[in-house]
Amino acid sequence: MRAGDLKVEREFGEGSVDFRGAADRVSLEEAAGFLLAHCQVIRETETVPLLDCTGRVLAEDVSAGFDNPPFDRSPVDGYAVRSADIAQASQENPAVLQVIGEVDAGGWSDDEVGPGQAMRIMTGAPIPRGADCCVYQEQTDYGEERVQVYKPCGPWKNYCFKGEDIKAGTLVLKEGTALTYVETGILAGLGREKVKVYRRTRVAVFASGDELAEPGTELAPGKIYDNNLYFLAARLRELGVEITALERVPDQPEVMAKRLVSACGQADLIITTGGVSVGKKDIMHEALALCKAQRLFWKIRMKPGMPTIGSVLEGTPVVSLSGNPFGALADCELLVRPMLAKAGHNPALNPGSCTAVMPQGFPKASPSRRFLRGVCENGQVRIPEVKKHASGILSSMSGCNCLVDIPAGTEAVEPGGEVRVILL
Ligand SMILES: Nc1nc2c(c(=O)[nH]1)N[C@H]1C(S)=C(S)[C@@H](COP(=O)(O)OP(=O)(O)OC[C@H]3O[C@@H](n4cnc5c(N)ncnc54)[C@H](O)[C@@H]3O)O[C@H]1N2
Ligand code: MOO
Repeated sequence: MRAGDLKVEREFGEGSVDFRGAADRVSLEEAAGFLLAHCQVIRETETVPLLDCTGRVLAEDVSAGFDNPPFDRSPVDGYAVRSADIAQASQENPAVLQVIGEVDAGGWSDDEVGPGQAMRIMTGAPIPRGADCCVYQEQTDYGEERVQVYKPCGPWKNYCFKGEDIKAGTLVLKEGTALTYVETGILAGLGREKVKVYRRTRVAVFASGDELAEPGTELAPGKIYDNNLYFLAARLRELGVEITALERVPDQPEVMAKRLVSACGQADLIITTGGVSVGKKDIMHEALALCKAQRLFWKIRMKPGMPTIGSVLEGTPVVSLSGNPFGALADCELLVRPMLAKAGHNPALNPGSCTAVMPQGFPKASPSRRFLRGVCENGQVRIPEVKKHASGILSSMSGCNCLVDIPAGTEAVEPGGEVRVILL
C-alpha cells in the first residue's frame, strides 16, 4: 500500500470494542515475544571503510591472507646473535662478537649472522638469517664494531616468530562479530581497508500530540516541548540505528495513518509515542485501524509504559509507546532494544541485568510490576527521591544507568532489600 492510496475508513472508529474494549494486558515478556516474532533479521550487507566499521556487525568471515607478523622479528633493542656463541658469556668473561651491521624496524638485511658475529637490531626489526636469539643492549657494552655480551641467551629467546600473532589462513573474525575498536585494529593489521557489514537497522519515529512544540520555537499556552522525539532519536543513534523518519504528527488519525504507511517500506521498525491510552485524542488506535495494522497487544502489565500497543503493518512491527517520557524511555529499553538486537545480529544490544542492594528501599506498594530509574554501582542501586518517579518526569533520569525491576504484588522494598536491576 502506498501512502497516497490510503482511504480513510472509520470501520474501527471510536466505540469499537476491537482496540479499546477488552484489554490484552500482556506481560512484558509476552509483549517482547510478540514483537520479536514479527521482527526480521537483516540480511542486506554493505561495504564500509575500515574507520566506519566500529559499532557495526561483520557480515563476512575474515581470514588472514598472510602470516602476521610477516617475518621473524626482535622484541628488544640489542643484538641478533647465535646463542651458541654466548653460551658461556659472563660479566668477567664476556663473549666478544664482530658487529656486521644494523637493522632497524621497517628495514631489512640480507646479511647472514655467522659464528662469532652479531647484528645490531632494534625492536620490531626483522631478525637476519643465522641469528637465533636477540640480546638486550643493556647486557652488552653497546659496541659499534665489536660488542661484548655479558650474559647468555638461549636459542629462540627474545625471538618473535613470523605468524606469532596470526597464521596465514586462520579464521580471525567470524561473521556476526560485533565490531569494536579492537576488531578495527585487528582488521587494520590484516591490511583490510574495507569491511563487509550488515546494513544498519532502519527505524521511523513519530511523536503524536497537539501539545508538542519544537525546541527553539516559542512556547504557546498549553504547549510543552517535545522530549520524546529527541531522546528516542539520540538513543537509537547510540544503538547504531539509521533513522528513516523523525516527525511530530498532529492528533489526527488519518495523518498518522499516512505517515505509518509511508514509513513502512523504508523502516524495519516503526516507533510512535503518545496517543495510546483511552482519551478522545488517543489517536493511535484509530490510526492503526485505518491502515489495517494487525494488533498484537495493547497494555503491558507494568508501570510505566502500561498502555503500549504492539502491532504489525505490512510485515513491519509498530511499537506505540506511551507519551509519558519515562514510560516511552522504559519501553524503548525493554521492548525496542531486543528487537534491535535481533534485527541487527547483535545480542549485545539487549540490556544486561544483575541483582543489587537498595539501601534506600522504596516505600510505595507495587500492585503491578514497576520499573524505577536508578544508579547502579558496586552492587548497590540508588534511586531519586520518591516524588521524582512519575512517568511524566524525565529530568530525574539524568545520570541514571539502570531500571530497578520491582515484581507485581510487592508491598514496599525495605531499605537494604535486594532487587533485580536492568542495566541500560
Ligand atoms: N482514564 C485514563 N487515563 C489514563 C490512563 C488510563 O488507564 N485511564 N492511563 C494513563 C497512563 S498510565 C499513561 S502512560 C498515559 C498514556 O498516555 P498516552 O500514551 O495516550 O499519551 P498522551 O496522552 O499523548 O501523553 C501522555 C503525557 O505525556 C506527554 N507527552 C506526550 N508526548 C510527549 C512528547 N513527545 N514529549 C514530552 N511529553 C509528551 C503528554 O503531554 C501527556 O502529559 O495515559 C494516562 N491516562
Ligand atoms: O504506564 Mo504510564 O507510563 O505509568 O504512566
